[in-house]
Amino acid sequence: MIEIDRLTKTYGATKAVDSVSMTVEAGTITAIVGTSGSGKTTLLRMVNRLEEPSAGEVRINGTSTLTVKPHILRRRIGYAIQGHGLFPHHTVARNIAAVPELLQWPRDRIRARVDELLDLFSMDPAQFRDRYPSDLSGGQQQRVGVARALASRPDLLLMDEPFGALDPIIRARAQDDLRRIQQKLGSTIMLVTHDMEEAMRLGDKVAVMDAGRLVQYDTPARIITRPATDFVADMVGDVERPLRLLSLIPVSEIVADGPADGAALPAGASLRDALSACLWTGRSAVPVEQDGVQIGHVSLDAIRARVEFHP
Ligand SMILES: Nc1ncnc2c1ncn2[C@@H]1O[C@H](COP(=O)(O)OP(=O)(O)OP(=O)(O)O)[C@@H](O)[C@H]1O
Repeated sequence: MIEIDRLTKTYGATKAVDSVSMTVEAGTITAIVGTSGSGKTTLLRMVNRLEEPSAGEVRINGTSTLTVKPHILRRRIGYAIQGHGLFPHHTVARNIAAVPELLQWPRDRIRARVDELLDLFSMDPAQFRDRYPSDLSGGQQQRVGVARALASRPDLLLMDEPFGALDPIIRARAQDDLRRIQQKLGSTIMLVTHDMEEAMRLGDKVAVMDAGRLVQYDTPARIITRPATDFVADMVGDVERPLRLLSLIPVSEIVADGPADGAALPAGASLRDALSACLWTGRSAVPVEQDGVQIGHVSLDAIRARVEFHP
């Protein structure tokens, strides 16, 4: 568990971060979102003491980070940034192995870990292990950057706009990969983004920053349905709000008994997918299946009712 306790950073007269408190549960992703200059990066960099707090503290599993030497702390906390920051003259394997090598892991264990991570990121180790960063696509470099940050199984992974440089399609894929890998490894991640859509997609919790202050810290569904301030409401965007909400809810949540015509949606599909299917086929309901068996249907009326009922 990461406890951020009244964390503050002042630069002269500017309060870049103003008494921010929040608790991040282990094994979750927290997305920190806000406009440019709202203090996101400064908040993140105080967690691994790349910036020293002016006041307040961070506790990781109960221990104040102020009691740990910064270089030791940074070995325990992974850090991935936009543009990945790979060492250009090191192979992919050496890049990923950077922290395990510092920690003097045995050679076999390092090699096994590098291959495991490459596999996890869908990059064949035999093909990629000995390449240099310049021989990789932008998306592949970004994956190696995240793999490097995860290599020593850190207590916490900090990510600052990790997907900022990627085009939209590769970016969506990278987001899905991160979610899948985070769930598999049970990692705890704090991620900075200026993109609310990305925050909603990735965050178990979303922290909205405005002018150095944390204005709301909540689940994506509650941020959408109960924005704490006008600023949060603007960030979410009124027009798209119902659609964003629908994309967070699986059809399994409102599936009703009985058949419906047409191609079935999997139970894990979102209500946004179900709405698209209804509109596309001109039907008022779509069947839902799980493991190849139809388990019921979702109707347009049920979707509408679910949007009107705010969680
Ligand atoms: N080293 C510094 N010296 C002086 N002011 C700084 C310094 N670093 C950041 N600031 C100021 O602190 C505020 C918050 O900056 P920060 O980089 O944390 O914002 P951000 O939300 O991450 O913005 P962006 O999305 O543009 O990266 C800004 O007003 C910035 O100008």
